[in-house]
Amino acid sequence: MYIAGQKEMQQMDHYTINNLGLPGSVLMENAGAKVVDEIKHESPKQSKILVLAGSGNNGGDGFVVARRLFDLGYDVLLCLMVNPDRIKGDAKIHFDVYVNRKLPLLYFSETSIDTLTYKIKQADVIVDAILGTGLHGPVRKPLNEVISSVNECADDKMIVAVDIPSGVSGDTGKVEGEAIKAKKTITFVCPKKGFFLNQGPEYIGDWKAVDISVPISNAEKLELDLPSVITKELVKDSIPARPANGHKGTFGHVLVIGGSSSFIGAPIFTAKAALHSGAGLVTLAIPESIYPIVASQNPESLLMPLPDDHGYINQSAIDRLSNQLETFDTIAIGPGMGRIPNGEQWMASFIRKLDNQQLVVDADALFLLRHHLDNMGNLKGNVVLTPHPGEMARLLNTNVQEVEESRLDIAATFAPKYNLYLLLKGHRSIISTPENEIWINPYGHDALSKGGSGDVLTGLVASLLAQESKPQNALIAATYLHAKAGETQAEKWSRHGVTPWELITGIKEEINRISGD
Ligand SMILES: NC(=O)C1=CN([C@@H]2O[C@H](COP(=O)(O)OP(=O)(O)OC[C@H]3O[C@@H](n4cnc5c(N)ncnc54)[C@H](O)[C@@H]3O)[C@@H](O)[C@H]2O)[C@@H](O)CC1
Ligand SMILES: Nc1ncnc2c1ncn2[C@@H]1O[C@H](COP(=O)(O)OP(=O)(O)O)[C@@H](O)[C@H]1O
Ligand SMILES: [K+]
Repeated sequence: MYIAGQKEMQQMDHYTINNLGLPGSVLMENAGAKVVDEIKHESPKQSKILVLAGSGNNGGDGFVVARRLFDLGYDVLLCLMVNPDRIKGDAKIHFDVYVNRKLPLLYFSETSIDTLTYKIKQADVIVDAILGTGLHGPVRKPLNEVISSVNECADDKMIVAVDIPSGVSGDTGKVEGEAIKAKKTITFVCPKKGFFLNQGPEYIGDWKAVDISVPISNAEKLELDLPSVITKELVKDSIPARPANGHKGTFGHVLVIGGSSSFIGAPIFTAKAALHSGAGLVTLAIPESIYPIVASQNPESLLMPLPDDHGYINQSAIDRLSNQLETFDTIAIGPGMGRIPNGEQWMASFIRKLDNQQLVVDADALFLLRHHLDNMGNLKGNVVLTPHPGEMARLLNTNVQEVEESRLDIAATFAPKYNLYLLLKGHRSIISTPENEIWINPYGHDALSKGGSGDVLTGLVASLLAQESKPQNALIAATYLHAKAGETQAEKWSRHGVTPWELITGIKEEINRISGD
C-alpha cells in the first residue's frame, strides 16, 4: 500500500477528476459515505454526533458525513467553523444540499466558544472535518481554540478524524500548534506520510485507508515515486520458503561478530534470534575472555573465540576470522562489540577480507565503519545498515533531532548514495534500498524500547538474508515480525515486561501465525 503526501494526493485526485472524468463532488460523496460506514459500525443508534467542518474540501466531506448520519437516524449536529461565503466548489455543492434539506446546523460565527464547548461535551462522537491535507502552518485562531476544547473533552468520546487529524501536516507529521488527537482516522485512498513521521503517530489513533474511487493505479500513471507501508500480505510473500527436504546448509550459515566484557548479552540475542527464525547454522564469534559465559548460555550455536585485549576483540582476530569467512552466507557485525581500540583500522581490514558474504552492520560497528561508507557499496555481497536515530546521526555527523525531523528524506538519500540497504530504526522504522524504494513499518510500540531489542532485530535480518530472502524482503519481514512480536508479547506480559527473550519467542509465534494464515 502506497503512502502519499499532500501534493501527490492532489495529483491523484485531479487526475481522477480531469482525466478519468469522475467529478470531485462524487469523490466527496464517496469519502463521506465511507466515513459513515466506519462510524455506524462502532456507534449505537442513540449516539450524539457532532461534526465539525471547515471551509475546504475536508469540510465538504464533513457535510456529507453529517447528512448521511442524519439519514441513518443519528442525533447529529453539524457545526460550520467558518463563514459560509468561504465555501466553494465541491464543498459548496454538498453544503447547499445540507442547507436545502434544513438539517441541524450551527454556525460557529454566530455562537461562542463556550456554547461550542458545551456541545462538544454533550457529544458521544466528534467528527473532525475541520482541516485536511490543505493545512498550511499552525492552525489559526479561533480553530486552534476549538481543537484544544475537543482534546480536553476527549477522554470518553470517539474522536474520528476525516482523512487526517486537523493540524497534523500530511507531508511531515509535524504539529506546529494545536491538532486533534484522534482515536480513529479514516483516510482516503492511502495513508499520508505524516501518519508515520514526527508527531503524526501520536495524533492519528488507529487508521484505516478507504477507497473513494480514486484508483491507486493513478500513482503509476503519474509516475509518482511513493513509499509503501508494510502490510501483513507483503510480509507473507517475504518469508523465505522452506523446502521439506532441506538440510541445515539449505537455510544458510550466519556469523555473528560481537560482544565485549561489558556487553555479553547482545551477540547472544542476535545469535538466538537468527536460530529461532530459521537459519540453518549460527556461529558466534566473541572475545575469548567471555567465551565460557557465552558458551554456557548458547549451546545451540557454534562458537569462535577470538583473541582479545581487555575484553575487546583485537587486531589479530582478523587473521582468525579471515581463514573461515568463506564458510558464511551472512555476517552480522556489531552487537555488543563496543568501540574496540583501533577499531576503525580493525574494520577497514575486516572489510578487505570479505568476498561475497552479505553483511548486516549494527551498533558500534556502524560507528567504526562511518569513514568507510564509500567502500561499502563496492562490496560483492549486499550490505545492510541498521542504525537507530543516534547511530544515524553519527553516520551523518549531525544530531538526533535533525535525523528525527527528516527521517524519510534521510533514508531516501542515504541508501542510493552509498549503494546499500538501510533500516533506519525507531517508532515507525524506514527501509530504503539502493534503487530508492522505501517502506515504512506502521507497527510496534514502546514494548520494544529495551536494551537488546535491536540485537534481536539484527539476528532476524541476518537469518532471513542467509535463507536467501532478497534484502528488501528480509528487511520488510524482519521489521514487521519484530514489531508485531513486541505488540503480541505486550498483550501477555504488559508493555513494561517484554524483554529480548519474549521478543524471540514472539517472532517465531508470529512466523507461525503468518505462515498458517
Ligand atoms: N476532490 C478532492 O480533491 C477531494 C478532496 N478530499 C478532501 O479534501 C481535503 C483537502 O482539501 P483542501 O485542499 O480544500 O484543504 P483543507 O480542507 O484541508 O483546508 C483548506 C482550508 O483550510 C484553510 N487553512 C489552511 N491552513 C490553515 C491553518 N493553519 N489555520 C486555519 N485555516 C487553515 C485554508 O485557508 C483553506 O480554506 C482532503 O484532506 C480530503 O479530506 C476528499 O473530499 C476527496 C476528494
Ligand atoms: N517506541 C517504539 N516504537 C516502535 N519501535 C520501537 C520503539 N522503541 C524501540 N523500538 C524498536 O526497537 C529496536 C531498538 O533497537 P536499538 O535502539 O538498536 O536497541 P539495542 O541497541 O538496545 O538493541 C528498534 O528496532 C526500534 O525500531
Ligand atoms: K480532518
